[in-house]
Amino acid sequence: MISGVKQPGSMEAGSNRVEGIISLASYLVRTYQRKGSFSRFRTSMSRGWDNGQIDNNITRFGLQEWGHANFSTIERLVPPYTTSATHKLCNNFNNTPMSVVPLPTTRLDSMPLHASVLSIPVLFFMAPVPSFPIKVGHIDDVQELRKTEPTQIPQRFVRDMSERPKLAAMVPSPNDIPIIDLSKLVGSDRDEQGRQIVQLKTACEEWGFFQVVNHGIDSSVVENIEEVAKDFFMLPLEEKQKYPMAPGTVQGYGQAFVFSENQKLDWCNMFALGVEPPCIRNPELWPSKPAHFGETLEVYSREIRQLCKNLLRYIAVSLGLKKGDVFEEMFGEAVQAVRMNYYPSCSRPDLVLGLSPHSDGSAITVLQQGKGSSVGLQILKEGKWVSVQPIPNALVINIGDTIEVLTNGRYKSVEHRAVTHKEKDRLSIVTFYAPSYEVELGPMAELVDKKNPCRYKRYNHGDYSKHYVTNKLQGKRTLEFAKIEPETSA
Ligand SMILES: O=C(O)CCC(=O)C(=O)O
Ligand SMILES: [Fe+2]
Repeated sequence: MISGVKQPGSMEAGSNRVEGIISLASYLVRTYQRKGSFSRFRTSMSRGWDNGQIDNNITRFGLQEWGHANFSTIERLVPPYTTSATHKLCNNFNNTPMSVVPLPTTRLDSMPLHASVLSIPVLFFMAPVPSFPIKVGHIDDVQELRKTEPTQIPQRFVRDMSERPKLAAMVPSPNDIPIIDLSKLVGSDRDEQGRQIVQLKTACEEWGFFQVVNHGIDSSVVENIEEVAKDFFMLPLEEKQKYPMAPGTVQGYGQAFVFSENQKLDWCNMFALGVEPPCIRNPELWPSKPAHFGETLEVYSREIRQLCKNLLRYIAVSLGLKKGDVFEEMFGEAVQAVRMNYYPSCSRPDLVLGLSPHSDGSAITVLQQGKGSSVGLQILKEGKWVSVQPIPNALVINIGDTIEVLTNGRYKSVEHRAVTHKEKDRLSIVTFYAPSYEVELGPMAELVDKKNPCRYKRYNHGDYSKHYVTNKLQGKRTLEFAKIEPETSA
């Protein structure tokens, strides 16, 4: 027991857990205030959206700290919520990375209260339910809608003329996006390595997208994730709806980035999960069916994480940066999230979009196109939409907004979208790899000089992530947040 610090209220069975949680919070505030870390805590709180968010932060803070001691227990415990106040609070928590668990007083005594493990999880990929009311209207499940074979596409899916895809552009163009052979980058032939680095540099500068082949990830890993993803999407709707993506949040099953009743919808069903670090996970959204989904995603994510680390190292080399691990060091405990996109076939692919145009908020993104899927990914190059032809066993990599900022715009995130196909369904499995939400970012000093003046401000990556997930997908507009002189006409 820490002397001079008032201990939280009793958390014994039958007591009001909200009170317990709140007194836990004040206990933590006082404790960390005493330890001189309060300013960081307060910074995190001020980023909150409202008091509910602050409560979330406080409680997650408590859970996070406790979680260091016994994370698995936290995952398993599900509290019986009784009072209406508790219920209200828990509605917020249901969309946070962890279940709320009662923290018995005795546990508090054994919590590791070391300033060194202080990290305040402001988890915006897992954005909790926003405080402002979001009315999204009825959102059709696209697979179910397709089953009804509608003679007309519902208006909410029909795009304005300017946004409609031109089907001719779906034929892959001869100057398709670059291909990087990773085995040559990691190989011992220095000349070949040098050539691949140059190709990587060109790919990043001119395309912002490339495909990697011979990436070293076992084909069974790639096949298995595809199988469980497909199996998940093939489950009955009621089963998938056990893992709902609440309006304004980005984890679970449904449609992300919908903020109003008149917003056009994507012809897509999504299933998204936070993967790393563990504190961004919401275990309630990890499905029990299909069997092995969780293990398969863990194995896949480990491999993809390593691939991201390797790629970032080569990207650093291609930029002429002295330290290959500069990004890894800068990113801290990197955030990794996965989104599975299922695009059912559509009788009028000329009217709808599978996924609205956007750039990714990540540092880099790894996109796996399902075997036998139709062509669907398109990137905006010199004002034209260019289709990305799926290559068997290749992974598509793209530069995200974070790398654009860090490189002061040398490597740009590129606007992309997905289109649908008249007869074929399409699956994509997308991993977003990004810095810790705690990290402050801005253009790297090495990439700023007289010829290349600083174009982006410094900001907290958690704030950027919050901005990203609380706005609809709208091309590259989200990145205006980071620009020193926002292009208001964009
Ligand atoms: O499905 C695709 O090809 C695009 C997916 C994508 O861009 C995303 O999920 O961010
Ligand atoms: Fe994307």
